[in-house]
Amino acid sequence: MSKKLQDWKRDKAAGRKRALVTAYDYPFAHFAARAGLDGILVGDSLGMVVAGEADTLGVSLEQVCYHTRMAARGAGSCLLIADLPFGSYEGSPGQAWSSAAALLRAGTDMVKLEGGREMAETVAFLAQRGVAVCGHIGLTPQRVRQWGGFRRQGTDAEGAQHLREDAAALAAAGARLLVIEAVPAELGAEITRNLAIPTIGIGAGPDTDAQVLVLHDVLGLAPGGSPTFAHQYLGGAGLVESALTRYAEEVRSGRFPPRQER
Ligand SMILES: Nc1nc(=O)c2c([nH]1)NC[C@@H]1CN(c3ccc(C(=O)N[C@@H](CCC(=O)O)C(=O)O)cc3)CN21
Ligand SMILES: CC(C)C(=O)C(=O)O
Ligand SMILES: [Mg+2]
Repeated sequence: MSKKLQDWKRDKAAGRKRALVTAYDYPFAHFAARAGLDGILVGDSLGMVVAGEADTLGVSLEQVCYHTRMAARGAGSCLLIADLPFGSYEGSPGQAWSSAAALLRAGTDMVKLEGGREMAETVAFLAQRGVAVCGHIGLTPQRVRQWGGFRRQGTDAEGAQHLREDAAALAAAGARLLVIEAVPAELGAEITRNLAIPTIGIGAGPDTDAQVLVLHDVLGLAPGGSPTFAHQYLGGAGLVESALTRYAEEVRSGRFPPRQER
């Protein structure tokens, strides 16, 4: 991988943090790369923000491969990470290997999987065979039904200690990056400080080495709403709705297409 991940750690120490965003297709991967994002995640959040489902459990490996192929065509030299979806890796290291291979063939640089110490053996299996793995701890949406909702994690002493140990186990197993989702800022900072690999936070405070947000939250295009930690940088829904309203109005009133144009 040309994308030197250890620089992320060193540069954060010098005050420069990395910015990633999710993208699920060619045009948005293209715009993210053009905007100079440091990485693009083909997240299984696509099941929610693209497919309109209530959680990420319905997303298949084939679907993530399809979106990864689309995003890869637009991502240029941007680091591309693809989520291993629910049910594609938890069964055994061998299952994770064949699913990771499918995502790598689809064009990703790196695969991401959810879980802590219980996934360390699988992370080591992949890493030893040359697959770059990103871990994901804290609020892991594939376990939403176990928790009965998208709940912040690491909010008590026991939960926080569990997450510290999970982070250490994943790094020791050979994970190259770690997503920390929806935990207290102090815990995000502490795990980042104590870990040799770069961390990517989402709802984990300002002190992780990098940040990631879901594209549709950034652009204001999430019809189902966004988590409170997300910031909207574009009023996308209003812009799209008003453009489409104007187009339909011009067709109905006869202003589009004009007579003289083809
Ligand atoms: N549009 C969107 N943005 C995301 O960031 C996102 C998704 N969808 N889908 C998959 C997961 C689910 N995510 C979530 C969803 C909610 C919270 C959350 O903190 N919700 C409430 C608090 C709920 C609670 O603590 O009980 C909040 O305050 O926003 C966090 C991550 C992050 N991911
Ligand atoms: C929210 C990020 C980390 C993710 O896993 C996704 O978009 O699926
Ligand atoms: Mg995900």
